[in-house]
Amino acid sequence: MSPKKKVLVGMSGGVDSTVTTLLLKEEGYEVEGLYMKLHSKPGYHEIHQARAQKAADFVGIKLHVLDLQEKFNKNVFQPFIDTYAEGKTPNPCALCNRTMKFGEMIQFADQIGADYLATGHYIKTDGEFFYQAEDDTKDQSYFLFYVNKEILPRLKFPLGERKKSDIKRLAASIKGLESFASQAESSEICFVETTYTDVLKDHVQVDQVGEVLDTQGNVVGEHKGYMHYTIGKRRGFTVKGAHDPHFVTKIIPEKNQIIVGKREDLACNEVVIDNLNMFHDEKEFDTTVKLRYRTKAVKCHVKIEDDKAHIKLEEGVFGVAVGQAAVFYDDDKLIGGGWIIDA
Ligand SMILES: Nc1ncnc2c1ncn2[C@@H]1O[C@H](COP(=O)(O)OP(=O)(O)OP(=O)(O)O)[C@@H](O)[C@H]1O
Repeated sequence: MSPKKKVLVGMSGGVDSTVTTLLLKEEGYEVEGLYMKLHSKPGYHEIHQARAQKAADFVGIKLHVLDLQEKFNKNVFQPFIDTYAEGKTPNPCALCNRTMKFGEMIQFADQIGADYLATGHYIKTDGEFFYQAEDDTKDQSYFLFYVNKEILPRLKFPLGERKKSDIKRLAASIKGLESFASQAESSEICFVETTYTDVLKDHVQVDQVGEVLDTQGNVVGEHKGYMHYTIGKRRGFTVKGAHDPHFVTKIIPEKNQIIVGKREDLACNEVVIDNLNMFHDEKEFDTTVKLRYRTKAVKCHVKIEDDKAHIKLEEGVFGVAVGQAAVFYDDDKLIGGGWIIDA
């Protein structure tokens, strides 16, 4: 009989990675777990590492622990702060997936001689491409567009074909795992407990009152500090004598100014992205693109030149923010993406 294939599972202490571990063990793999200490939120790791250990003990596998707080700070957290300070909107999860979850973790998989790396992400892969998850309310493919494509043949996502509600139900039905089923869902950005500005406040001057301009450049009001705003935001600033809602259309960090306009001023028809991560080699193609998480993909024409992709959208899209990811999909197949530098 050939020796069992070994899988390393990223274990966060949550229900998804716990069930992932269980499913792989049941499939007959030799499974080991890894808990990574990523951010430095006080008190966080004590709780989550203990939960990951409880899960590993239940399943009967070894749990490794790595302290990667310095690397996380350099690769994910500091860029998050810098991007807001530059008046842009960051996507820390996509950076974390490339550098930490599918960067550091695959290196660790090599160290322990694991054939595969698995996580509890809701996404599918055939080893060549990523595909949207079966459960479209949980699909996380948008955040994995920047993962190095060379490692795809070594990735396993047992939850990609399943529904979150079934995963919870399964955990709830297993004696010893009930508490995992009833844990609160983790927040969208793991190191943001309340608001992102609360996190920024410890590192940069967020609350600096500044001018609100209209699209002609006239000063029309006041705001609380440009980092409080993302493109498309419509509250938290004043516009003298305004009757209609106004939306942030541009952020000018060097002058601490924001420009506001009507909804139609927000419409964006062309986007430029750089730092591409493409899963096919075509340089010009028609496809669809998602310009932020939880929005529908819109039809577009793409031309890649000088390591940048120029995207012409078939319909105007509202609230496109520099710093966010643009991710291309052919139906449910993710074919690549990049980072928005102009919109
Ligand atoms: N600190 C960590 N150490 C190791 N792996 C992790 C860690 N955080 C997340 N992962 C892996 O990445 C997957 C997706 O992470 P995400 O933060 O989206 O988790 P989630 O949806 O809350 O899942 P879970 O229920 O497993 O916590 C997890 O299921 C897990 O496999």
